[in-house]
Amino acid sequence: MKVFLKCLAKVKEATGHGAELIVLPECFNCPYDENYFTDFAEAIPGQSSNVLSNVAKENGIYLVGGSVVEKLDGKFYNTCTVWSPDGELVAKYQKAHPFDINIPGGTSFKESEFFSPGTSFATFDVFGFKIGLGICYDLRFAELAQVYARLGCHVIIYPGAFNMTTGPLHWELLQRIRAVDNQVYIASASLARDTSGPFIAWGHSTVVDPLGKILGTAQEKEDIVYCELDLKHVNKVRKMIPITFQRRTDLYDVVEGKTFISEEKS
Ligand SMILES: NC(=O)CC(=O)C(=O)O
Repeated sequence: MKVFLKCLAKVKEATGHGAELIVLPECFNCPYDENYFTDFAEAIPGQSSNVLSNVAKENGIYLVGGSVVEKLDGKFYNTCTVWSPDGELVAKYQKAHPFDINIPGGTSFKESEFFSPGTSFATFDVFGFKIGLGICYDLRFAELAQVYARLGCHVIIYPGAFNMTTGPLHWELLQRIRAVDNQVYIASASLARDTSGPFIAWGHSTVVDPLGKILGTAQEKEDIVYCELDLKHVNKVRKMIPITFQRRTDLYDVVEGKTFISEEKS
């Protein structure tokens, strides 16, 4: 509840500065550790959903509610919900790729021992933008972002919590690659670093534009990153560097199990 109240105070603060869409981090209301997931698991709608819905309504904002541990039909999911200024649920996304890594001497985690993977994409429309959702480790999968771009997204939002081994190497790099490859804005919100907690997050919530330029970034501490997104800028970048329209699907088309590469004629 303490964490919840802190987040809600930050939402109020951001709203006071004119924010119209606010993103919370992955597992914002539960320690990111397998020993806590069962106790914090809940249904959607449920306790956290009710609070998120009310907060979105009270502040008159779109709220991307980071992620919560969802219990559904006896399974657990790492789930992001999005709430409208009317307090309505406008999108729900279950993390598709469980965070399973084992770096000797570094970070090891096996989300798949607890969470089931989600099986669908989730988008929502707001202020003329189409927005796609991923969660943290999903950022590593180029195809997920490509699918969102093909679906017409201008922005992909990733609530996250990279770790102290991979964070410094990959967190910013992956966001810039996904932005440039897909000519979309990428926005991530990370847990702040708490060195006394069971999972030490890298932090550094970030927003990147479709050219790969970093528009705003936090450090490791609690903070709010403010950015203004411009739909015209997305279209301008796609015109200036027309890769979105130049894909050679006659030459290559990457579909699982059916990767096609045209043969060179001699
Ligand atoms: N925490 C995650 O889901 C991902 C992460 O830390 C990584 O990919 O590295």
